[in-house]
Amino acid sequence: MSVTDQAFVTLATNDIYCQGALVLGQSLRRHRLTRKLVVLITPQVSSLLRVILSKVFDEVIEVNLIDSADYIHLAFLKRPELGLTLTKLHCWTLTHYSKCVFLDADTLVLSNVDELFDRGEFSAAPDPGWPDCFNSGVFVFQPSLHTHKLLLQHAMEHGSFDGADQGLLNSFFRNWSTADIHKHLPFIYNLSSNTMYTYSPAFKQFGSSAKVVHFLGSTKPWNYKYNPQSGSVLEQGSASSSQHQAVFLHLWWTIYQNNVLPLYKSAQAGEAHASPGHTLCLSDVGALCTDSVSGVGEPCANSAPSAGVLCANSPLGSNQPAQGLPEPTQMADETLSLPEGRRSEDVDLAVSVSQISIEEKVKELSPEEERRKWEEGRIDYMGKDAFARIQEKLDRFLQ
Ligand SMILES: O=c1ccn([C@@H]2O[C@H](COP(=O)(O)OP(=O)(O)O[C@H]3O[C@H](CO)[C@@H](O)[C@H](O)[C@H]3O)[C@@H](O)[C@H]2O)c(=O)[nH]1
Ligand SMILES: [Mn+2]
Repeated sequence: MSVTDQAFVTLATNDIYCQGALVLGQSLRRHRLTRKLVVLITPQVSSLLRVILSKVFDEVIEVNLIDSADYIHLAFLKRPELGLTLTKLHCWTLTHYSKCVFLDADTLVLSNVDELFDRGEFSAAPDPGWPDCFNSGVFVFQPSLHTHKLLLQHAMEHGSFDGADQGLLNSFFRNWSTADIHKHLPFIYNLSSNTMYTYSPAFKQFGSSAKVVHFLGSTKPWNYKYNPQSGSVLEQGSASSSQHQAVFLHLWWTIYQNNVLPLYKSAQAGEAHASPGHTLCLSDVGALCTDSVSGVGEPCANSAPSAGVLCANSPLGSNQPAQGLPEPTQMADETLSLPEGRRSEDVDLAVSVSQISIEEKVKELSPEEERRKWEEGRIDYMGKDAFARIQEKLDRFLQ
């Protein structure tokens, strides 16, 4: 059954966030998608990315604050620093839908979440940092120009206490935490990948029912590097990930590799080459670099791939030769499937994951020792078998 007047909506204001939007869109498509998929973009998004987005999303809608209706334009001029915030609020203008679920571009859907459409405006999950506030990475809303106008007015009059949409939305929907428990989405609909481990017993108890993972914070999945041959996610600079996060990072990259990269291939036939033993990275990519998000194809300083490192090079059509994108067709049939109904109550993700990646197996560790090491963050998921093990475990877990 498909419902054409309801939609999942995301936002990408540049080509980097488009990578996240594409993975999110494909993750939604893997789970019996019954609603429309919409992505809001801004003029900075390159034409190639628009083509690719249109393969995944039913609607790619450009939002240009400058050209918007007078009341938006004025609001924007008065408070230019709220620009990005006002962009997210633009989802309320999608009045050809009766109800929508907004998902940040840094979220990943793990199972069908149609039940979110049973909730009313404004439903969201608690923010892990301040649970009396909601996190604005996943929310149910009802498009309305009237609400949109009120939100903008609110932004003008009160600003945003965090300078962004989450503060603004929390002060606008200020009775969220007390008025109606049905508007509190369970945390499993917005599981913050980097904070979930702060309450590990709860994660062990409930983590396997996670439905939406949110890579909240400054380090996004695309800030890591990825080795498509071994399937390892490599940490970048100061980036470090918890063990649970590592599993979801692998999922993100698996979807990116299997379901997003092939779209580049068909959009830009002939520019992709297999390059064994290399590593994929997005942040090093010239045209995908945050420094050159305007899509002019200008490589950023660190875009020259060093030996042995593969970057998803110049997907925006810069003059740089493509440097070893993996052969997408080789990957296409290796999709990691997340079948519905995979969540068996007695499977403990934490335990499964703790057995996945064992640091230098110099001596046999007892399960408790392994668990402790793992909980202390001493894991080696970069080891050559790590991904194979994770995949195996995930497959078993997801049966
Ligand atoms: O340059 C940018 C930055 C953000 N976004 C979009 O805006 C969303 C929010 O930004 P994000 O980087 O995901 O913020 P978070 O790390 O998730 O931080 C928190 O704080 C943000 C600002 O209040 C809220 O929007 C988030 O929902 C909340 O989780 C992204 O997912 C994208 O959809 C862009 O398109 N381009
Ligand atoms: Mn986010």
